[in-house]
Amino acid sequence: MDKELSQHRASIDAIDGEMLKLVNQRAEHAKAIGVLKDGAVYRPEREAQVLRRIKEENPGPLADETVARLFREIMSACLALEQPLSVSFLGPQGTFTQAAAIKHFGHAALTRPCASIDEVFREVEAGLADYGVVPVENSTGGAVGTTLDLLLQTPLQVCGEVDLRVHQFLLRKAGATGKAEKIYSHAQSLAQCHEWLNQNLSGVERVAVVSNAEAARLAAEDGAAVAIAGEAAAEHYGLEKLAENIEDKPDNTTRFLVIGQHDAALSGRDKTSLAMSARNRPGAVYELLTPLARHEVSMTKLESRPSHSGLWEYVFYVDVEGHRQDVKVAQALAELADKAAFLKILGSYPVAVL
Ligand SMILES: C=C(O[C@@H]1C=C(C(=O)O)C=C[C@H]1O)C(=O)O
Repeated sequence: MDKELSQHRASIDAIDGEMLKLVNQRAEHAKAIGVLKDGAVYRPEREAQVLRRIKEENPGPLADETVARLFREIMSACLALEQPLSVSFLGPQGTFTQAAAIKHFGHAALTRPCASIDEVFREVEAGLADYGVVPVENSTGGAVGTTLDLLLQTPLQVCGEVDLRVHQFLLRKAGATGKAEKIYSHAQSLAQCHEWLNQNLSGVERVAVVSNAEAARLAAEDGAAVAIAGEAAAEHYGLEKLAENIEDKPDNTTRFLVIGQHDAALSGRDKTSLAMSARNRPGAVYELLTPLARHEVSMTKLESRPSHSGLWEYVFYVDVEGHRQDVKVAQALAELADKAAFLKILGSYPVAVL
């Protein structure tokens, strides 16, 4: 038994030695590529292809998701050798948006907390950060209006998407007792836990604040309050978990967008995000959708928002399968540009791999 154990450990040591050499060889190649490249060092389409291949070729026993996460971190470290990426996110520290930024870019990225979604856009527009990560929709709470509005105005492009399973926790300052007087959280999180709160904390005042992490910070200061936030915020502020996974829908997912100076090149499995509005005449909305149908381009999302330019006029946010350089998508977009009163291509990017 002891002998067998030490044999396995010897094998692990030998394998680790090999892996150490190989991972550094990989880093040398990434560094060399960095010198050869003109333009951005970060290539989302290439990263998506690497991760997809790892998942496809994974022989196990490790799960596909597990090996993809490991390679995500290896790539993140390799890229940091070329140049560490700075990524602005909707802060403060401990938000789901930060978790999404790290999921997408890995731990070697330098994450910069911003006080608002507007500030994330401004930091990236001003070149203070290379990329930004902002929430765009939640499976329970719906669209994030601020992000959709800002996408219309910004010169930035969408170059990636991140899906994150969101688990909510009821948190309180350690050792605090007595009836809670207030529940702090972001409006979206209050909406996601609405039923649970009605059943378990009905009558307690719900106070919407700028972020879940801010809610956690407030609860850390005030023992008479509780907060709804994620695990990262709980750990950051050292709060006690009174209840776990209190979201009403167990598959509660938030989708985030990555914004940067450019969108992504073709990866083979891509999406394109569009914003458009119809001319003000009968059948105009139908007309907007026919070019997509005619060129067999599938829609994965359709969202409408009142435009700020006129009463009862709407902007439609549409996600389609494929890259704007794919023939079918390019043809549909050319037709759309003719028909729509307004069309903005927000960006093409790889379908989320992780
Ligand atoms: C090495 C490259 O640069 C970066 C690092 C990558 C990697 O480590 O595999 C992949 C894409 C880029 O974000 C490259 O473009 O191939």
